[in-house]
Amino acid sequence: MAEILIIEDETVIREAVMRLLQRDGHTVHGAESVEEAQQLGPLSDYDLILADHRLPGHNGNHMISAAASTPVIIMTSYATVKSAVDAMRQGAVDYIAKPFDNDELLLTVKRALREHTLKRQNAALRAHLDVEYPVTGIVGECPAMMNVFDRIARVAPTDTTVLILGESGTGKELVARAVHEQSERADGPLIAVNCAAIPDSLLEAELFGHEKGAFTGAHSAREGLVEAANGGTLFLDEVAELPLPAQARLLRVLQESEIRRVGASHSKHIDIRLVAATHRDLDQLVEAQAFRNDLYFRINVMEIALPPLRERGEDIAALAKFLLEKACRRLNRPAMQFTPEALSLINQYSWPGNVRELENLIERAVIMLDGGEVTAEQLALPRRENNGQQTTPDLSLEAYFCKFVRENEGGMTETELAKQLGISRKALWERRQRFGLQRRGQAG
Ligand SMILES: Nc1ncnc2c1ncn2[C@@H]1O[C@H](COP(=O)(O)OP(=O)(O)OP(=O)(O)O)[C@@H](O)[C@H]1O
Repeated sequence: MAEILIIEDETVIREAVMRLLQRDGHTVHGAESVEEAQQLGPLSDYDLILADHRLPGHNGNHMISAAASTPVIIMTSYATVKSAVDAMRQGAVDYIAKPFDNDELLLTVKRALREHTLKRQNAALRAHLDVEYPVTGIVGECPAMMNVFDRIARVAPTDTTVLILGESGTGKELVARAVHEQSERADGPLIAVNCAAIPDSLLEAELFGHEKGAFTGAHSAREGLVEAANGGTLFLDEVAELPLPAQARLLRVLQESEIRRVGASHSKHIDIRLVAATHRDLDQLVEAQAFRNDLYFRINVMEIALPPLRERGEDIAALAKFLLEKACRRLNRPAMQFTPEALSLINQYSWPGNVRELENLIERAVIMLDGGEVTAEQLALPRRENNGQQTTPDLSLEAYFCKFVRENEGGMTETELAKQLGISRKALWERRQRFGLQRRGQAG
């Protein structure tokens, strides 16, 4: 049972309480004053301290701060209940008014001990989670992810520009958030912009803002997204999609810490940290003169490369379980688990849409089920034959993607297509560009 300290200067009461708690199975120590209690040994050795409010020398409230994480219950006479309430404000876990009956005292002690145990368990659990996943919300233990965590921890507290590389759906936005949250700018804004999602004609005005009358339809001046990130972090996702004029403007912002809205004659000082991401090979784009060399050197100061999901080994199963639990919680479903066969299939599949594809697939399964087990059939993933090859599709990923899009685009919107493929709408758009696969039919 528990180790309890009683501080009470009235011997009759102290001994009665000690006997009562001993009979309840606890190990009990007694002291007449705060000073004597402190001489007995470290206060952290006790699970609970009961201190009389009125004591010779320091009063019982003194124990609240001295005891640090050990809970303290204040004992007080009816006449001083108000001061006991004050004690609770200072951090006492409870108070008990004298004269108390035995049951009441035992109940109060029991409740305080139970809450203390729960608190300790929670702290231990949190510490355990922190150890397992050094960056909150990002699951991963494979060497490549450990390297990612290490880089986040090193670069986040500096003001260095970060370039995050990785296929679509690998968690680039999560990493950008982690960099922001672990930086000194954490209290400032994090503005995330998907450069591929804004039409070229609007991009400059959206990013850099505009003055009234800067172009047709600019009826009033407007702040841009870059300015909105002042004092915080600007996350430019798919930075390779920035048209050249916008690249030139961005370079000026980075070089001079100044921003000039479209149509403005003066600049304004701005303080942002840039985190950029792309799945493209920027070296190649620079060579093809589609990306400015000088901007590339500005943003490629510290690189964080996210591995594709298929290369993360045991993380795949850990992520699947994590995402299943998350989906059940979010969709308010009872807890579910994968059958061993389903897990083995998850491990073997190539995950072209990476973590996002896995997340979507799991969400679909959770919506369709009412608890219990998620089987291989419910996941509907292509299986491998004994030689390790996937039976369907018997195609390269690119060919599979093109075939799927061509066969289904007539009857689906872009959002539906992307969902079926387990990739984002943006990723679908980007792959259409890459594979020269412009949309043919319109969905009904
Ligand atoms: N390691 C991870 N642990 C937990 N969740 C993850 C992890 N990686 C990705 N996710 C989840 O997967 C989804 C996709 O991640 P995110 O949007 O960060 O990817 P992305 O690389 O930015 O994709 P895109 O390039 O298509 O924008 C998100 O819901 C994210 O929370």
